[in-house]
Amino acid sequence: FKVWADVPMGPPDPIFGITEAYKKDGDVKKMNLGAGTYRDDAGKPYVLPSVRQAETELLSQKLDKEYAPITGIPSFRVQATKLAYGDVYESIKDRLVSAQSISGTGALCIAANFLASFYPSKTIYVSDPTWGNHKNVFSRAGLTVKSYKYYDPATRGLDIKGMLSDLTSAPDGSIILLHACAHNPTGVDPTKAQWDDILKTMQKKNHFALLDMAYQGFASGDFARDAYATRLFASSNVPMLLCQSFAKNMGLYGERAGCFSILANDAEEAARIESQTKILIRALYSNPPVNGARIANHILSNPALREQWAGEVVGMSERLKSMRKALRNILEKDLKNKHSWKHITDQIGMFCYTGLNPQQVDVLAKQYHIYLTKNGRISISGLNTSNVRYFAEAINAVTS
Ligand SMILES: Cc1[nH+]cc(COP(=O)(O)O)c(CN[C@@H](CCC(=O)O)C(=O)O)c1O
Repeated sequence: FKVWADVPMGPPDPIFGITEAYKKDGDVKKMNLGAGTYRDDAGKPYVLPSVRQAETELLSQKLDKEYAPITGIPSFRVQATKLAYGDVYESIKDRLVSAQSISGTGALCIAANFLASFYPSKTIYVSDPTWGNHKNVFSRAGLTVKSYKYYDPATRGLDIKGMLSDLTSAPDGSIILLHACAHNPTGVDPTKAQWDDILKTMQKKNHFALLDMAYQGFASGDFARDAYATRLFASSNVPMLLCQSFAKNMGLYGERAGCFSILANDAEEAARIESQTKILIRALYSNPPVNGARIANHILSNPALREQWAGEVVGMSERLKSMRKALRNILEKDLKNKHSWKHITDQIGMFCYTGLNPQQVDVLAKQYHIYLTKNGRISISGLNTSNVRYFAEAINAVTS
């Protein structure tokens, strides 16, 4: 039959496609600096001991396999939103609608579809650059995706003036995507003072804040520090919603545990919003998987296990910071590379926006078997004490 004759071949995913190319490479020195997934110093995936402990304890409870509610496991939603909103939670909980989501992407998908159905503007402004999948999720839900200035190639830092001017020139009441912490792909985060300025512009323009917080705790090691923007916006009564992921800070990548939450003006409005969120989720996938959310809830609601988890998150964050320092030191002190690499340690979280251009990225892949995305982003977690020098030497070779 001819029914699929016109289906075109799509391009490989810009991020997951890198891992596919890496896996095909047989060279022993190969390095995967593509996907933002944590690796330990041996370059291996890291299942947090607190997660293993939670799994063991959950197994002994012999839980059933019944459907979760459409909006997910209630205690997970409470624990996840308490982690995000912290000391603001008590003052907003009666008008906060939350739904367990299929990780961060699933929360973004609920957000995009809810906004496309109910929010007056159908245009979302995302940072330039932003995570490769944001545009896919938002445009597939029917939103028009535009961008605001964010990254300044000259300083390899934040173009705050450009960002505020673009937010100001966007039509009033536009949807603005904001990375709450650990910006992807640049690793460049606003300072607290800059967040205060961003908030003022958002209030002046009556913009809607879509906060994507996929790395809480993972960026600085401090959950409150990384949730500064989330808690600032939630306590300033700016119309907002939040997308959370436990993929990175709990290592629950494949368990798909996340949370969508949106602020209403009062409990009555929250009830209406929740009813529409349930109708939307029911049509998307009916109800979420229970395993990942059970693990996350178990950790968050057991003080000793939560404490252990917090320590493990600091450990991951510290290892990435030490790799940033090592890479910069080797480039500047050992190899005396003529460029400045200060941005490697100024940037924060999973990624570093190196400034390497697509041609240099190509040479790294073809000649050095080092894989990173075309935009020069590296996942710092792909670096470890045994390969960081090799990577620095390769950067030195292509930038000298
Ligand atoms: C900003 C951001 N938001 C949402 C997500 C979604 O994560 P999840 O909870 O798994 O749905 C990711 C993961 N992005 C890294 C992981 C691989 C991916 O692209 O997905 C990445 O950019 O490498 C983000 O970086």
